[in-house]
Amino acid sequence: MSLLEVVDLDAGYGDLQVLSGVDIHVDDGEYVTIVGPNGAGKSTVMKTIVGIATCLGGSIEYRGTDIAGMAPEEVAHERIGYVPQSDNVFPTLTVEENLRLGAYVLDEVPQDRKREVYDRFPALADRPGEDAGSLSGGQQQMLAMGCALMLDPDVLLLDEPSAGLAPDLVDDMFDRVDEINDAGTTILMVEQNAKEALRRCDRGYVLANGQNRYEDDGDALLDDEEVRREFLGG
Ligand SMILES: Nc1ncnc2c1ncn2[C@@H]1O[C@H](COP(=O)(O)OP(=O)(O)OP(=O)(O)O)[C@@H](O)[C@H]1O
Repeated sequence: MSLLEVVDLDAGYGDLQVLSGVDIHVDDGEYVTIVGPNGAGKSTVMKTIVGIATCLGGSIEYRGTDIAGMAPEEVAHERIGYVPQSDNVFPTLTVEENLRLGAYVLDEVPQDRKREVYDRFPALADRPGEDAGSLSGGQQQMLAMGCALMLDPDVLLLDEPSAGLAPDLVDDMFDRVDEINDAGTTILMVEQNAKEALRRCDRGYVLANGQNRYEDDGDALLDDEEVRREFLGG
């Protein structure tokens, strides 16, 4: 059984249907990426899993339990971590306050988790009292990941973690994702930086027009001539 299994998913926003019959599965420990053109519905897949977009049909099973339609805080209770593409930190709150809010569904802030986040991201440990808004783009992205890691998630959903980062920081961000996966956290990531994401992941999906187009190992998708021509710029 997969850790996360999305089957025949129809979803959207209110009455607007964006996804039609999407199938995605993620096994325990895997690193899976979703690529595709702008507006394909990649972010909507993530938002539906975490209860922000509307599930209109199909199922989303996590460890065998149907979580489709659950409220975001219930999904967080299931230890599914989510890092949105933008506005993913509270800019006027400090680094420390942001991390505490990352654990908002827990009764207490887990101090050992906080130490692990600071160990993983020393740039955050150096400035716990600084406002998140004063951090660089790369540091804000680390903080957003740190907030999601405060729940000790089994799976981390990352929506375009390289978006808006200076080119020299993009590799570092991908290295961080590799490290988090190597430490045992399952990853489902949406990325515009499709070639690099497919190079790094175990398996990938190409979505277009709200539907599955291709699914294979990351390297196989990179080598597929049709995928390259249609979606990876040749
Ligand atoms: N909150 C919303 N309300 C209504 N429509 C939305 C909303 N968010 C996204 N959409 C629409 O849903 C469609 C899919 O958007 P989505 O963000 O999932 O695509 P994407 O593949 O992640 O694209 P991008 O790479 O540009 O982020 C688009 O037509 C978009 O305009």
